[in-house]
Amino acid sequence: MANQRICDKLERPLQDLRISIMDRCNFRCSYCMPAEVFGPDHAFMDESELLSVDEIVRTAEQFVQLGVKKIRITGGEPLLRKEVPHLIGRLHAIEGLEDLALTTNGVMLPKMAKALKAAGLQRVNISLDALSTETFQKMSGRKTKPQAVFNGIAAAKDAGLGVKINMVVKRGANEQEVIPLARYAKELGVTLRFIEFMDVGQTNGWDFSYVVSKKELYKLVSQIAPLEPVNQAYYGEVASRYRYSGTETEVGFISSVTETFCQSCTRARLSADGKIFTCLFSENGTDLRADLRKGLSDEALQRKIKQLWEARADRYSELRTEETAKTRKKIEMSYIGG
Ligand SMILES: Nc1nc2c(ncn2[C@@H]2O[C@H](COP(=O)(O)OP(=O)(O)OP(=O)(O)O)[C@@H](O)[C@H]2O)c(=O)[nH]1
Ligand SMILES: C[S@@+](CC[C@H](N)C(=O)[O-])C[C@H]1O[C@@H](n2cnc3c(N)ncnc32)[C@H](O)[C@@H]1O
Ligand code: SF4
Ligand code: SF4
Repeated sequence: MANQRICDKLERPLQDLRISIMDRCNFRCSYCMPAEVFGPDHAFMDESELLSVDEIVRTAEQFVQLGVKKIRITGGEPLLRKEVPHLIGRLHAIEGLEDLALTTNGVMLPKMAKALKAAGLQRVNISLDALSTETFQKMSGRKTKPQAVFNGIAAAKDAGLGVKINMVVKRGANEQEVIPLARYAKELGVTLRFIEFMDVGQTNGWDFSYVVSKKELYKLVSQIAPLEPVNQAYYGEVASRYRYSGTETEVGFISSVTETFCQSCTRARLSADGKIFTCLFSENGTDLRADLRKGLSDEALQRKIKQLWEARADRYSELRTEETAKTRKKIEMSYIGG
């Protein structure tokens, strides 16, 4: 059957699926899983709660039938699940899927990059918030050295994976790293995207004053070389893209606070325990795991997903105020999948 195209209430097609496969992480980034909150007693999901590889693949197949062309594996830290190469191989085999990517903190890539590439992974986006050991450790909440991520970036490139670097910028924490990181990425010829610090979850102490805006970041990076705009690679791309004049090396800005992009948001999210979320800032998800485990047919699963998408009117970033940022009940990013 030919893949369908379904639209939500704001005429946005369903095109991307972001799958969180693990709520745990080996880092404790202050903006995502602050160590004071995600301590040794934190209740993470049991293994039995996580969707199995078969369940993830079956769900993904239904989404692709409904028009999804791009799947991104995320978490938590997705590479903490040993069976990721197997999962990638299974997803790669889904007919109609055009783009298969993964977002990671990079630490496990020296061990896994080759196997991921061999299984069919096309590209990785690797998070790196600082070059200096002190700031890196402050941002990641662990004693790991940034060299571990540099090694991950090198391993991914050597394996032939497409690589981008993601940097969350938080005022008072790492804005002094913007220029050094931009120079580092430029030298490597790798795209660096700056992400505005967002009010995801309930625990990261977000306040507008911590946000370094796209405008400020653009100005800072332009000190290295003038920037010129680049057309978006696909409809609904989150980053606005630029290249250093006269080169092919790009930088991007993910400005979900100061220049929102809900208007073209084509992304559904599947949490590690099998709930579908239609927005990163959703208050509730819709459970699919029970349906999968009680043997619901593919047609019935698709009907459920279709109904959910067609009822969707989310556009949280457009509606954000200081008030909603503080009072709205939001799911943690490590749970919903960043
Ligand atoms: N507000 C908001 N932020 C998003 C959304 N999707 C991605 N982001 C932010 O963008 C960051 C980077 O996303 P990635 O995981 O690298 O994925 P991507 O931007 O789709 O990557 P490409 O496919 O390479 O363009 C995420 O960690 C979020 O901070 C979204 O739908 N809404
Ligand atoms: C939740 S992580 C999951 C994947 C992997 N652990 C990683 O860090 O790349 C996905 C992305 O979300 C971003 N992120 C987490 N919390 C954020 C926040 N409060 N604001 C903006 N981006 C955030 C991270 O920087 C990372 O690039
Ligand atoms: S951003 Fe990624 S690496 Fe950092 S705590 Fe969240 S899930 Fe872990
Ligand atoms: S805030 Fe929600 S609707 Fe807006 S871009 Fe992000 S996920 Fe999409």
